Amino acid sequence: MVILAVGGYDPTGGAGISADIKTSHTLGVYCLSIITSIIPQTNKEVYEKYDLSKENIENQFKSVFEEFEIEYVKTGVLTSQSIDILLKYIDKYDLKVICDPVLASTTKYNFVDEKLMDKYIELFNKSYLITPNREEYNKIMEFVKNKNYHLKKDLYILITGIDDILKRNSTTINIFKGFKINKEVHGTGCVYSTAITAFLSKGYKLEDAIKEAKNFILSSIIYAKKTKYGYNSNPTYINKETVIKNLSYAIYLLKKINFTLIPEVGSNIAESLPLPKDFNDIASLTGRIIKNKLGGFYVVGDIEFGASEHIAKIILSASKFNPKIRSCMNIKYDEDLIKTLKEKFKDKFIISSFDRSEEPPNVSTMEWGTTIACKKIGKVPDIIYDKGGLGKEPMIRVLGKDSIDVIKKVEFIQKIYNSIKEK
Ligand SMILES: Cc1ncc(COP(=O)(O)OP(=O)(O)O)c(N)n1
Ligand SMILES: Cc1nc(C(=O)O)sc1CCOP(=O)(O)O
Repeated sequence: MVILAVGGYDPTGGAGISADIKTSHTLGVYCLSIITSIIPQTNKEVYEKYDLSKENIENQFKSVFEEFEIEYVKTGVLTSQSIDILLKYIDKYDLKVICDPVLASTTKYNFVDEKLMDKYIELFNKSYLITPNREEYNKIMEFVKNKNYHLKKDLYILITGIDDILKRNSTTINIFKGFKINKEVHGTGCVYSTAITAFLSKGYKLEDAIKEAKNFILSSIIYAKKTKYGYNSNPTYINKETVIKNLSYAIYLLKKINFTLIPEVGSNIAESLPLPKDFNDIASLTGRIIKNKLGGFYVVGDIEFGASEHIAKIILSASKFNPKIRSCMNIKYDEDLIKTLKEKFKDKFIISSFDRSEEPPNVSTMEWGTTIACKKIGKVPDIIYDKGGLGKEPMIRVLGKDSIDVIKKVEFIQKIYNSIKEK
């Protein structure tokens, strides 16, 4: 699959063509790119907008259309020259254009004046989809009304926000529910519209492309790159395939460890999709990891979504405190081990706990215990333990950003345990 991104260049990589290429590459789609303007900026301000010449933009178009077959084009920051050229190519190659109408930067630098708005309306009427945020949508509709322009009836309009509204011919077709994540990430709009374009190029129907891109953008916000003045988009795609591959490799690694910290109830390891809603967003073994009679262990079952209850509840609770924590594994409790980890490895492991004797009635122990352990220290720890209760085995739970991270922590903990027991 190939798509073409036409937009401005942001040297910090947060928005514009850089964000488009990162997004497309992350989704396995080859991204051609045409630069309209060079826009040095930070997350505090835009320094300038240097528009490339009509001749240079024409040669950029000529090169990519000479070298590739192109069906989908995503646009970011445009200029009059680039719109004029694009309009000719739309007709010549019957292009499907997804136009992200970037009227201004989040840092309030205007990219568009009235003359350019006229051009944008012409482009919208040759586009397949436009993806304005609510503010951009209102400005566009006010401009259209004031100038007595019209938008073609078959133009899809996705008004983006926490929830996104898909409209066509003034009719709402679908609403795509989202989450409010308190993090302003530079380039979010670029990444989202490019992700939609990439999924369309893979053959997804529009509404499925939007749904998939919405999940993708939430991951990209969670894993955004912290900068001095804010956050930059960091396109990250974690889907069911990613989770299953991680768990498979984690279990492969476990089998290379002399793993003996197996509780009587057995162990399980689980990993979730980003922002899991319920058990079905979390994969684990359908069985358990159980001791065998030779001092080793068996891995029982397959890896499936919806297979875990206890570990899944731990992940569901922990991810509310830190959405980057997507995996957990329970291992055997040992008092000397916890003591040693607390005293000698406090720089490596953050440890918290809960006390079953303090558990209120009618709660899920795993949800209540995980929440208590996280609230106690104001974050999600690497290890949550409890000393058990009536008929309840004491337990250590190891948490991490994914199941491979968890297994590496378990391997380290096992080595500490072995060193203690050898003494
Ligand atoms: C070169 C360039 N392209 C696009 C933008 C817009 O990015 P941002 O201001 O972060 O807005 P959203 O992408 O989040 O809508 C830019 N600043 N520079
Ligand atoms: C039985 C049990 N209790 C645990 C605890 O952390 O207290 S972990 C565990 C085993 C894993 O269970 P599942 O496969 O339902 O996730």
